Amino acid sequence: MIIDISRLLNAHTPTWPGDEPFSYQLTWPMSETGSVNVGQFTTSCHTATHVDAPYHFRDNSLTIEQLPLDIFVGNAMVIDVSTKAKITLDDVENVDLSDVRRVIFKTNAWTDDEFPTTMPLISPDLGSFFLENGIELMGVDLPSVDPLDSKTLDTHHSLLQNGVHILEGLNLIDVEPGIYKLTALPLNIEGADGSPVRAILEK
Ligand SMILES: N[C@@H](CC(=O)c1ccccc1NC=O)C(=O)O
Repeated sequence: MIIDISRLLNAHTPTWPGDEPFSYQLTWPMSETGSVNVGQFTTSCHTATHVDAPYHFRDNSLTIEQLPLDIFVGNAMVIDVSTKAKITLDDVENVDLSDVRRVIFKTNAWTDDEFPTTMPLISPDLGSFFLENGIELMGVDLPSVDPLDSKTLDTHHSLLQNGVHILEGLNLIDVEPGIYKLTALPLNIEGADGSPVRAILEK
């Protein structure tokens, strides 16, 4: 069974404050072409469900098309942290991660159609724990892995230093904790700082 864990992209999709909203236009309708509808869309790379490339928060680092695809396909552990104000080592230390290379936190802090104003903190300490435990991707149902007003982006940098890639803006409402196969492939956009993904889980 496939569970779609991506957020819908349309003109109402919440965007990072001040960033370009998503828009789709039918620019070449069938009434004009006689044979096809052709559209175009405009989006920030960080709208809804997306992967951050290291270049998003560090100059002279990897852009989205340079990331290895095997990071974004394979077993992931979904961990329910929905009651927590802070996500720390306590939330992962006693979880058996031996069969997964990816961890997804279900916070439930972004369940409506507004951009969230409060989010749980994610401890930067998780980076080194993930490296020691073979975890190469962290996913969240939040627009960022750092506080929205963070200038230092400590958790982004800690994850990067420890080789952990970042998947954000998931919709985990219908997902029970446990192990799934994740697929969340970024688009092959040359030089980009991130990319929207269609993210799915399979049991
Ligand atoms: N770091 C955030 C995104 C972010 O900071 C951001 C996204 C879009 C427009 C502006 C942003 N940040 C600061 O201006 C992320 O993890 O995707």
